Amino acid sequence: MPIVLATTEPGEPEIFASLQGEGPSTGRPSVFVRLSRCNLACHWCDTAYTWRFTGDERPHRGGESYARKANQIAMDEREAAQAILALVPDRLVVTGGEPLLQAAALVKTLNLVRSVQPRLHIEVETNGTVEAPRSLDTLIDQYNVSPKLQHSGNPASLALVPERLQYYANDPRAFFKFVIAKPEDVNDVLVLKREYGIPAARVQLMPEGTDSQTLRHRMHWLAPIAQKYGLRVTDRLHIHIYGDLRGV
Ligand SMILES: Nc1nc2[nH]cc(C(=O)O)c2c(=O)[nH]1
Ligand code: SF4
Ligand SMILES: [Mg+2]
Repeated sequence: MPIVLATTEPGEPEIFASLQGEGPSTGRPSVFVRLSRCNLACHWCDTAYTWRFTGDERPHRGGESYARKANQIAMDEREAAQAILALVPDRLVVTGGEPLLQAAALVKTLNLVRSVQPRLHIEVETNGTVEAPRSLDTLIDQYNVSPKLQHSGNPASLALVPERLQYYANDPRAFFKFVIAKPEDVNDVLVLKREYGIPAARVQLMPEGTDSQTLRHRMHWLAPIAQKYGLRVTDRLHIHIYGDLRGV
């Protein structure tokens, strides 16, 4: 079964070297691989080209839809592993879309990469709704879990899966990264934190925004809220450095 990746331009898989821009590993040089497809539809999603294909009418901020052919590329796992290895990763960030939707292909790809780079650190960016089978779970060093709150526009019945949230709350490999667009969004975080017993040291609040000015403006009110509740913040370093582009 091939692995389906997003593209930076038609026919070019989104595999790139950059600095981890978000979460607890911010600032670390890493290789990124972006998988196509998602099971949610956040109205402010910054990677709608991974899921909002022509004919998908679910509401999205930009209203833009994307031709599947130009925005997806199916690769043999060996070919994908080669492309990743060409960038000589010691840290790999697997993102999407929702990468855990392609568990079987991901297991194959990651095992191939690890067979050449045995000390590879593997982080997965996930929306926290999809269970990774054991064969995949055991390959992962760090989960960056970003559960989607009410303001994402997804029904809670799809976005918040209690059994998954409890699993990550109990797993020291999992860090929670909540996207915050307005101060009231933090109330949803506090409810989830209490309900699942998520340790404060594994909770980060991240401003929603795809330009430096918005991030900076929102960080101004977000930082004192985080301080008040003893939570952490994370910025989006790659946006400040490069802007909202693919492949960075
Ligand atoms: N540099 C960089 N860091 C990131 N951390 C999470 C990303 C994502 O899109 O999931 C991302 C991304 O797209 N670029
Ligand atoms: S879960 Fe992530 S990739 Fe999926 S729609 Fe939401 S922001 Fe986009
Ligand atoms: Mg991103």
